[in-house]
Amino acid sequence: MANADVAIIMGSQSDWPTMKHAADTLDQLGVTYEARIVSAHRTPDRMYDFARSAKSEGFKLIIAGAGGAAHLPGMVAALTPLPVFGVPVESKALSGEDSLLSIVQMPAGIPVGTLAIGKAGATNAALLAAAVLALTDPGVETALDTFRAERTAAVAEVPSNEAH
Ligand SMILES: Nc1c(C(=O)O)ncn1[C@@H]1O[C@H](COP(=O)(O)O)[C@@H](O)[C@H]1O
Repeated sequence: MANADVAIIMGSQSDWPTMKHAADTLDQLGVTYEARIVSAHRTPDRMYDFARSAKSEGFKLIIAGAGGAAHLPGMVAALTPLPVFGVPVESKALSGEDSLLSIVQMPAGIPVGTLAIGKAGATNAALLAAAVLALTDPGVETALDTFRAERTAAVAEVPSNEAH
């Protein structure tokens, strides 16, 4: 049984610098998560076992990051009823456009909520996951409200001499 609401999975250890932004954001919001390396290509049996048991383990949402031929989010979505948010990790050869296109164009019936490439996508995947959890968890709702208010307050105003 998982002691976490969110599973953060990724195709490789090399995805962690990106996916860490999802983990850090969930930390800030007090949302519990577990991070695991799972690859549709390199560890297909582990991917199958993870996806099939994710719901019964107690996870409520999955954030899946992968780069290049990023089949992991879609394959996991095909095997679990849980919501899956896909994060395209920036690839060296094609700057993550390959990752994005591998994740975003799912056939109707098997959705993956696809985020932006890289850090922004990982951060927003965590915020979306928290927003879903906040529907039934007042603690997360409050944390999310505070997070958003702090972000708003942190936006610097345009200096008056540069305003047009
Ligand atoms: N796209 C996938 C999958 C998958 O989709 O199952 N498994 C690994 N990978 C990706 O391969 C890239 C390079 O991995 P390495 O750095 O380990 O060579 C990573 O971005 C990973 O997500």
